[in-house]
Amino acid sequence: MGEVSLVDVTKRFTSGVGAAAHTVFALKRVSFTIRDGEIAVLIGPSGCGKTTALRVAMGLEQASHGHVMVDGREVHGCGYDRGMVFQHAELLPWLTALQNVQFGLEMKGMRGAELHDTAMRYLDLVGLKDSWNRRPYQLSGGMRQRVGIARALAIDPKVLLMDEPFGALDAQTRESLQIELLDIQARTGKTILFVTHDLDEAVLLADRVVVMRDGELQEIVDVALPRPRGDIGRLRSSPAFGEIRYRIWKALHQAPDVVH
Ligand SMILES: Nc1ncnc2c1ncn2[C@@H]1O[C@H](COP(=O)(O)OP(=O)(O)OP(=O)(O)O)[C@@H](O)[C@H]1O
Repeated sequence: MGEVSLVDVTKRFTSGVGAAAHTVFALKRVSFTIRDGEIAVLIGPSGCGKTTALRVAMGLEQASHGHVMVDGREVHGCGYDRGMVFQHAELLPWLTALQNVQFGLEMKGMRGAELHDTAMRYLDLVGLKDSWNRRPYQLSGGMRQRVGIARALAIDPKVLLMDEPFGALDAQTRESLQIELLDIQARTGKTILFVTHDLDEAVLLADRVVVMRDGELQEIVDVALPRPRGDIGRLRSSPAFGEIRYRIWKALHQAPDVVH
């Protein structure tokens, strides 16, 4: 199982100091459930609360009100049931690709041959078996993201939380990683919550798209496209793809009171 829910989550931050201090509501009473084995994409304008929602789900931020459930159990703080992939892989620069993947496993108590073999298996899954001995500066941006994905998957979380993981990559690398992510998800069955600004990426990856605006959940759009997604060039130019893309675009652009 790997179902994650935000239940009536509000997140307040205090910004500024002294007389200029004010309260920012990054999330306002947000509730949604990501079902076991689905890819849900969180989309919305800059500052609408996407990263905050992900960080609250991960346990890196505590909700000011409301709570997070994983498989029906309320969770507090981080746990091995959730793994996170960041926009910039955030690898430890003095460690090799293999050692970066091993790092989380060691924290979990794994040692010896099992540690080595598990980390190698996940490097293989992301196509980096032959680059196990390279340090981050010897890897391309796409390869670094692959190591980040391998590191998060290796701890075998129920839920993978991905914060604009392909946002800093060139178009071609981004597309190959999108295809790889679909393939990895098909093979592992992981539940994925993925943040992006990119409408095409959202439609391509998602089973459902959660549209946010100004800290609030605006609409959830079903992406009724077949899985596996197949020839993505053809899919992108299909009327069904365009129709779903347009629905999400409308949800992003309409005033809150006229959406539904
Ligand atoms: N630690 C913090 N302290 C104060 N305010 C914060 C903090 N983190 C986020 N915010 C504010 O909360 C709001 C939501 O921020 P968040 O980063 O979640 O948005 P986002 O949708 O992910 O934006 P982007 O797409 O630009 O990454 C913004 O107004 C932001 O300035």
